[in-house]
Amino acid sequence: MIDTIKKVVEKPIKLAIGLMSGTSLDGIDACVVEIKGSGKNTEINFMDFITLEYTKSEKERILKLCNINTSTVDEICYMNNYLGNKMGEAALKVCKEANINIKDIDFISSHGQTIYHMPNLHSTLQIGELANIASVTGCLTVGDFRPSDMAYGGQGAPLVPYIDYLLFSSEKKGRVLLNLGGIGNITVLKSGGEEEDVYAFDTGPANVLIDEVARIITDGKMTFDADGKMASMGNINEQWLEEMITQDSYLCKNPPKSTGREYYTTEFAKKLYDEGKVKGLSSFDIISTITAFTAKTIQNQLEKFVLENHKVDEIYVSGGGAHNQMIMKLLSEYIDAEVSCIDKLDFIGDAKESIAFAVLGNEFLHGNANNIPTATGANRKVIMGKLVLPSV
Ligand SMILES: Nc1ncnc2c1ncn2[C@@H]1O[C@H](COP(=O)(O)OP(=O)(O)OP(=O)(O)O)[C@@H](O)[C@H]1O
Ligand SMILES: CC(=O)N[C@H]1[C@@H]2OC[C@@H](O2)[C@@H](O)[C@@H]1O[C@H](C)C(=O)O
Repeated sequence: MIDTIKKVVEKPIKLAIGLMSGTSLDGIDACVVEIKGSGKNTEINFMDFITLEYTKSEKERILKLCNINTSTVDEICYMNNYLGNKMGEAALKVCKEANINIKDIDFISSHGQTIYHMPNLHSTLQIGELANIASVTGCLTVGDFRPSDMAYGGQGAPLVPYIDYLLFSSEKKGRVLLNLGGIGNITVLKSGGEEEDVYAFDTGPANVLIDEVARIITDGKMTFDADGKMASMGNINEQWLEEMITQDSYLCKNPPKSTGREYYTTEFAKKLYDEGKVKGLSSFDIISTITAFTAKTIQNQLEKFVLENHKVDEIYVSGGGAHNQMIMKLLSEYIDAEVSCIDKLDFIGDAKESIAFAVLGNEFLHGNANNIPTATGANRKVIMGKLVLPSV
């Protein structure tokens, strides 16, 4: 066993697949990257990226698992293996796309699908069995990172800040990396800062509420507001927007903090939609105001918890929300810093989280502690991850 791992770790350049399936439940993101070195010497050569979309019925099944009223233990048990197989397929698909033989892959690193997250109780569940990924692909497979941080008192999230620190620190600029997936999260990197200076937390909803309202408005025909077009056809109701901010209890919590579908539920979105209707707003005004809510939460959280102690020169946005023109426009309006897509740094925004998990897996294999206690609240640095060896 030690030999198998040693052989991989000793390679100067490793070929890795990163797998990520996030809170927006759009599908399984898979990237292939070459990774040179480890720790602060990590270098990435991006090769390819695909999303293996969830079917409508898969999405519905996973959504049910995320809700305590509809989840059942047999479904959790079954879907753990089912999704493991599908994640294995995503790995095969990205290899095919990149013209790479799966046998040449040194390791796969998978985040899994979060179905429940209880940060204050230090409990979280990501499904997508690593053993199934290993059996479908025949690859050494790493994953299930969050529990190790939680075992040391952490929130198990956010984890990408460690990778942000490794890959995006700047000597000259104070940077914020903002990811807009289902949930929004920021990493604050001080110019010329050390790992101890990294500050990060989830800001609140990114697309999770917008997606739900897009579904309601279009009777399920659209699962998201493509490019923010519907939102741009309405007007923001400023008074309601202010009410949304003051009524959201997550926004008042002090970091370290993380959130998810347990708080920003389908019911949360439906309630907002109904409230908008009672106020006499059109569907476009409602989605416009809810889109503004996402941008406003980020402004609110920066002002409340970041700007007093950190100089922010630049904000780099990644994740699906970077394609929402209305969010991007409002962020530039609301925040006094240069807001750009992370693509400006020659990085593929949609692939960022899957790349991050490939790098977290590389750190695990090297035996490097890969959490950031200032981000997760853990009481120490921890080597996060678990391993399944291929039976070949
Ligand atoms: N062209 C687009 N226009 C507007 N929104 C988009 C577009 N493409 C993707 N999105 C949004 O991005 C979401 C997916 O983003 P992403 O894949 O980054 O999230 P995730 O990784 O599932 O979530 P998280 O990072 O919270 O775990 C979709 O649900 C959709 O709302
Ligand atoms: C428990 C969980 O899956 N959290 C996700 C989610 O999606 C965004 C935000 O909430 C972040 O906390 C985290 O994911 C990213 C990848 C992270 O750990 O950095």
